[in-house]
Amino acid sequence: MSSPAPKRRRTQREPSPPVYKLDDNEDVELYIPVAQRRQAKLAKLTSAGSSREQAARQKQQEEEDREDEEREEERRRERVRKERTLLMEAQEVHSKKAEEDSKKTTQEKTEEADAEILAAIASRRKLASDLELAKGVSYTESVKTSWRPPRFVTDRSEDQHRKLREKYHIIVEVPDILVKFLKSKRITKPTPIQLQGIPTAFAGRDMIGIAFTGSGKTLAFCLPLIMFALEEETRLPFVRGEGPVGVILCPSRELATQTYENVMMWTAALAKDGKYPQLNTVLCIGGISMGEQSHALNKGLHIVVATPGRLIDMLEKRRFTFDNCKYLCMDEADRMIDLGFEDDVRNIMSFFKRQRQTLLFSATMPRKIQDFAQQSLVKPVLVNVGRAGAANLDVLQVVEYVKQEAKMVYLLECLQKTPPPVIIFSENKNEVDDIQEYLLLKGIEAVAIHGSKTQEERQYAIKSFKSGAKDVMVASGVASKGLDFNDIQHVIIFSMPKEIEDYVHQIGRTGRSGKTGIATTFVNMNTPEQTLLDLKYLLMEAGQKYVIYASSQI
Ligand SMILES: Nc1ncnc2c1ncn2[C@@H]1O[C@H](COP(=O)(O)OP(=O)(O)OP(=O)(O)O)[C@@H](O)[C@H]1O
Repeated sequence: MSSPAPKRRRTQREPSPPVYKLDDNEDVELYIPVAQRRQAKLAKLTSAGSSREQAARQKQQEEEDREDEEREEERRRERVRKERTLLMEAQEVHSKKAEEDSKKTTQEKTEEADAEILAAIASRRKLASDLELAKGVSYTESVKTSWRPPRFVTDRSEDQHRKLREKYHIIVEVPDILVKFLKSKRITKPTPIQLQGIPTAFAGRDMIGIAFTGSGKTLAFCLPLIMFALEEETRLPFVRGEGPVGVILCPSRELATQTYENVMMWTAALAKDGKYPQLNTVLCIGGISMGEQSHALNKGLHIVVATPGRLIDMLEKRRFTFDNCKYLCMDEADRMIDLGFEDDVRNIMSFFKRQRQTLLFSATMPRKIQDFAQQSLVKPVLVNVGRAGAANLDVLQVVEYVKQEAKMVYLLECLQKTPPPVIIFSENKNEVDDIQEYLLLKGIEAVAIHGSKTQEERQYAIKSFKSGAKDVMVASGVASKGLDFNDIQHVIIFSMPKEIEDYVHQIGRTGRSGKTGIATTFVNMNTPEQTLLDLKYLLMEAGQKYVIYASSQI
């Protein structure tokens, strides 16, 4: 038997690439598929294209460089040309100036040099740190130090100081616009209340200022407020809705108007030559339309002069706020309380959002107001010129006994004592009207003012009397408190007020700012005994030879 053939196993291999050979000596070109050949051609074409582009770019770059070089060369030549021209011009100017200078005096040359320096300084920013400039910080006050001049310096008279300055050729200049203005109003040196009161107010202290009528209290409390406002405005100008810095409260519309006019006059004087900013003051009194004040209310506000009622109204309507108000001054402070304004004043105080400086000024200061001051002021400084409530010594006080029914007739005789202007006071509104009517009938130019007159009538009376158009003003005490009329010769008190303080205020319309005047007071059986005793005491204290005349007609 035969053995079976071994099984073949099929080994599976990878197919090798086909090689076609005709014979062994012949090189055969390898076959490359169409797709591969196309790709190779494309790559060849691309590389040929990019080398052409590169060559073009290089050429362009070379051209640009050449152009740049040409331009630069041209500019350089131009610069050289210009420099030559400028040099020639400068040489020309210089030689011309040298020629002119040779004709000028030394004085002219110095002046010119100074002007050049000043112009250079003016064109520069002020010397301050960048932070200060960026923040707009501007200091207006000198730095305070504890240095005080020694006695041998303070003891020198003004004349000695002047001579010393002359000897050493020292020139001292103080900014004195306001001082100059006050001088033009014949205010050359401070009155006692100003001398002591102004520094006290400047020091930020609460204060009770008492000084006789006509002694310049208005300036004493207005000046510090004006300066505080000026300081704040200079530091950072006020915009609409900001302010006021301070408020001055007055018991009557007339007194508020007069104080407002004074503040306006002083602030205008400061702003006149543009050295100081214009301050904005508002008058808030009843009887006038606030539309008149809207121009002032539409700007940042510095000072408010007001009567209590209208002020509260404005604060409640938020026409302005006391959020930043720091200064509250009450003129005729005791009268404010007497007139029943105490609650109003408390109400006004409640509108302040921060500690305020409070000042009370008056010619008289009864016990009542002193108690009030204790409650509302912080460690107040009491500046009292003369005894509180004392009469002005520049007023000659005459008291005459005149029967009630003879008063009107005697008034005509009494008016002959002095030339006009004369003020007649009566406590009774009807009596004021009667007196005015009587005087008009007798051909005397008289105006009348009392609380029942309209605002226009009151303003007309004050204006025509102040201007000198009318010789006599008949007034109720309340309406004319604190009013400052020029050169009143004679005050006639037709009916004696019950309160002696009112009497002091009334006779105080004359004998103002150092001038003398006469006050004649009619008394009779109707005058209360206590009032007569107070009057007697006042006259004795004033050192007056008081005589109660019995009028010839009686
Ligand atoms: N230093 C001064 N020198 C001269 N006159 C002055 C001086 N200060 C103020 N006056 C003037 O004195 C007059 C009276 O001033 P002011 O009205 O302030 O007095 P007052 O003390 O408020 O009086 P009253 O108690 O009657 O209200 C004003 O006409 C004012 O211009």
